[in-house]
Amino acid sequence: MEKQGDAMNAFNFLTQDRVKEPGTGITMMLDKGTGPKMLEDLLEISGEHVDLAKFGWCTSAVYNEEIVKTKVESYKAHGVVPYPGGTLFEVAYTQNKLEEFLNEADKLGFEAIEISDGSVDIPLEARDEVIQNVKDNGFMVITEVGKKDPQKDGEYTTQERVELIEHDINMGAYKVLIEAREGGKGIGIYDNAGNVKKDDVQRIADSIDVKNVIWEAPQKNQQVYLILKFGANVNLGNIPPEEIISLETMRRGLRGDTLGKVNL
Ligand SMILES: C=C(OP(=O)(O)O)C(=O)O
Ligand SMILES: O=S([O-])[O-]
Repeated sequence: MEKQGDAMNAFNFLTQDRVKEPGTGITMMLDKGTGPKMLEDLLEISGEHVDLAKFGWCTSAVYNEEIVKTKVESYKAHGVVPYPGGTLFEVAYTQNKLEEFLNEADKLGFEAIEISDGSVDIPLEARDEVIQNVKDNGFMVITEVGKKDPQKDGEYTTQERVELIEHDINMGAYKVLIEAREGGKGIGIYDNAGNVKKDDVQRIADSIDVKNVIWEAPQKNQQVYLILKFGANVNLGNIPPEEIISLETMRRGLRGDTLGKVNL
């Protein structure tokens, strides 16, 4: 899953590569229905900076399966691991069709699955069974902690979030996403305006190894905060496709917000 360097980049005498340890510096892109040609174009310029791509919520279920397959192949050809959104898993779980869902995901070429309970309730025991089942079927497991509804999400204490993150990692999740939705407002570590709740971030960082999480951070101020706090190789998710290059510049200290403030 490690990405190629960029020896042939323009102006490369002015910049430094980002050196990443395995499992760090992850950028997860949120794909809301990018067309296959647009995606090829996008990956040509920014694929080397993307590690994971989430086909957001149930978007992969409302267009032709051949297009899904083509896009999955494009991602994989660029060293990106694509996976269907957690909400689609939740739909399958609620309909009691997990086996069919995994078979279809496999047929389409997906090699990772997100397990979340953003819109439905899944008891811990059932969550564990699902994680085990998905792993046994040969998929990489990415889990998510948080609810889609800000009021429900607000019922979580930071301690409960931390415990669930640790629990999922112990169950064999590759990474745990900290929910922020596409908007990044009023959920998890963000207030209603999208500002970072710094004390909550600190409490999470004090309790777990932050390499185990991917902070969903769709907004620029959120990306900047997390880069300055945790460094260039903080794991970030829900990055809009058109913001991948911009994020890479911020990670490398090549934009005013982080210039001279990150170590590579
Ligand atoms: C985009 C999201 O939803 P889903 O996992 O359903 O794709 C998210 O959780 O941030
Ligand atoms: O549906 S979303 O924005 O997680």
